[in-house]
Amino acid sequence: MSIVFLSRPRRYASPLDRNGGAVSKPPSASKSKLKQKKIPGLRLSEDLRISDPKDGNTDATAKSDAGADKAVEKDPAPQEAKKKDSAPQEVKKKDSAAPEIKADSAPQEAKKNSAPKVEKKEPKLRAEPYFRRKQPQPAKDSDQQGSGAGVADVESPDPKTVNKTSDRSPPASRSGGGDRMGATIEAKANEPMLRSNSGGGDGKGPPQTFHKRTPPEDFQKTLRTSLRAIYRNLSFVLVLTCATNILILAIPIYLFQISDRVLTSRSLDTLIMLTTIVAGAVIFQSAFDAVRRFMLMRTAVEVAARLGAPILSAAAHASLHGTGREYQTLGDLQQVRGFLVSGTLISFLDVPFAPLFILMIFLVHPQLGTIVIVTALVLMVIAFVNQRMTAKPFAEANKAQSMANMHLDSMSRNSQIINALAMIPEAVRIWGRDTAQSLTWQVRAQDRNVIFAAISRAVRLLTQICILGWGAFLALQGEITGGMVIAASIIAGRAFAPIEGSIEGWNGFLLTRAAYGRINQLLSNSALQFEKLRLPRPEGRLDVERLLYVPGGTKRVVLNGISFSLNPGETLAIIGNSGAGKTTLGKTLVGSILPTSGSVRLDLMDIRNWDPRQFGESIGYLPQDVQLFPGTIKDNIGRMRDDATDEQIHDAAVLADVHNMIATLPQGYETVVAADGSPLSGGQKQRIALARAFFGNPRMVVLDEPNSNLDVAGDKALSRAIEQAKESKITVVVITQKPTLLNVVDKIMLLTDGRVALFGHREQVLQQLNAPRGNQPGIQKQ
Ligand SMILES: Nc1ncnc2c1ncn2[C@@H]1O[C@H](COP(=O)(O)OP(=O)(O)OP(=O)(O)O)[C@@H](O)[C@H]1O
Repeated sequence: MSIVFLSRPRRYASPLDRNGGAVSKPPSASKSKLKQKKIPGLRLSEDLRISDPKDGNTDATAKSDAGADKAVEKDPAPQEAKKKDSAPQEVKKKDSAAPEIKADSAPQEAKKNSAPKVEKKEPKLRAEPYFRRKQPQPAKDSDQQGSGAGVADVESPDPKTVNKTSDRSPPASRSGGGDRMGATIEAKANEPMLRSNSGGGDGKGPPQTFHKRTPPEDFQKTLRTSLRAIYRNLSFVLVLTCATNILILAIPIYLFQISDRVLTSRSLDTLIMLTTIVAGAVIFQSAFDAVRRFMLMRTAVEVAARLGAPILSAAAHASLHGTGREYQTLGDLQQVRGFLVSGTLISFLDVPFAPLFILMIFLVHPQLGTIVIVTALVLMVIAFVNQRMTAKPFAEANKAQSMANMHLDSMSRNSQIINALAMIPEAVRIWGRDTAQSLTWQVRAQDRNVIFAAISRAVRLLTQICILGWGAFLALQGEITGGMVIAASIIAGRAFAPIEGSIEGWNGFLLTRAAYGRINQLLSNSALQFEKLRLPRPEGRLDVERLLYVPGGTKRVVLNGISFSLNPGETLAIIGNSGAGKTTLGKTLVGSILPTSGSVRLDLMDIRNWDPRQFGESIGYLPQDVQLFPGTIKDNIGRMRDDATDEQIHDAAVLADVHNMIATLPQGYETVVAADGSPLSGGQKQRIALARAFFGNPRMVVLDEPNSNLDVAGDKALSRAIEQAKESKITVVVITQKPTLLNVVDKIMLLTDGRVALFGHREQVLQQLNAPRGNQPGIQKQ
């Protein structure tokens, strides 16, 4: 049996983005292609290396592209040229303009003719981002996309798209209707910001041509499917259980027949026939029993494989607004899985056949049947009392155990601090306290459980003795035969076994039921499951309206009526004293906390209504407390995505101005970062995280104190990165306590006690801040 963990389906900006519309390519193929690309490490072609913004050498670019040459020549300032080097918009425009297409403003016909040439030059496309940066694309190109044949081939901003489209589409089809339409949509969906007008909803932005519904994240459906799989398998197991329980009667019937028929008739033939039949029955019974256990084991594995990924996704999402215990729902899945393979479930399945056995004893003699029924009732009472007596201690044991696990988790994350401050005894004591408490409750619960299990076992054995004794008495009275007595005793034992097994496993059943309840609750309540409209790529317009944030369970107003707007490409610095609410505001902007009231809108759409995956891909976030994932630097910059291309990773590093820093590391982009961030320094970690924020050409980036660990050089690199982002029309919000960044932003907001004290253009706010009682026009005061 092959086990496949069903992860959330990867969503691209649109299937059209990657596949070129109607001409689709199996994802596996594209993935393997990407893998191939990544194996040797981050590959920079000669062109890429030459045109690194730091070395300022544009020769290679000039050799490769006359159009780019012109752009460089026209460029008055070398610094400007460097900036353009890193601008993702122009990367994309150039990407679409293959080397053969020298005049961007050439008529559409020229572009049609050039489409086949793109295919010929395909190997060069990896190097094209740099050419593109040298050659700004006139805005009218984008306006022509809708009518131009093969427009996506020459204008698609995504190098991969160009590659793939040209890979798969013959020239004729690329200039034809259906494909062209798909390609045009693709180009528009990914169209970079060329105009700095306002957001998509005001009619001034580029035409937004499609709305595409993505399949919903229906976790409940996954749960239902898993339940159906369980029920389907269990119904088959039930059939096998039925056969097993019937075949199990073979032995008592055999004993009865031998004692009452063979021994009296002295018939050897009967003995051989009976023995053969019962041997066959026993073999079949054993085989059926084994098959049902196999099936239960596979059912458990299937459930774990089906639900693992949805539970982890839902837990990760819910943990934002929860207690952090949501991840323990994965432990609940283990509980459910364990129960499915436990003997308790087998006992539960066997219990319905107990009445059949009791009926057979009744048929032997009603008095023996009555003894068995009374015993079964006594066993049920014992089970009920046992459950009542052990429920609380087991619950307390689990609670303490999960606390101990939390401490353990925290210890593993803070191992450096614990070692440095010699806190190991304290950490062990705290963990030990909870563990000891859990063990104490467990011992208490298990003591009671063992006592009740012993009582029920004694009752069962006594009942069997009782049946033998009373049966012998009835035999003496001549009411039944000796064979019947032995058969009744064996059947009684079979009837009690599942009842006893159920009693012993009752607590496990309760725990499993509670665990399933938590899984059900998590998956049912997960916001991820609701269908979201997949919107066109945002431009980066940000509108914040009357934002109020009062953390749950407190009355403290952390953010109070904050409103402001930023146009695409504008940069804002949020300043203020410690505790003013800057970080909280940054978190609300990226949706990692939800405001109590008010709204944050990206391109006029409330961020709660964005498809979470699309929103995440459209923004970048550098938190105050930088954490990197265990993996290489390129994995971290590429947000751990399998489909992150080398170009995207390199572009992000260049945009964040960290490429040169990475180049100084012995393993460069392949440097492996541990969970604690080593071997990187604090500042290096921060700069890698900055590149991660800029990965994928986001439209809005929030940087929370991005220079808190940076030296002067790092500070300058950060300022350059923000300027490059501004040129790329990326809306940047930077939270800072240092004045150095204020020189590169457009606007400044001063937060005081969760309120906007000042908001306006940089010079005006700076004047206001410097003037003791200034009251400059244009500054918003709240
Ligand atoms: N979940 C929460 N529960 C209670 N109080 C909170 C919560 N989140 C934030 N606060 C409070 O809100 C205030 C603002 O916190 P925030 O982290 O946004 O400040 P800041 O301006 O970023 O400060 P700093 O510059 O020191 O990082 C703080 O007083 C903090 O205690």
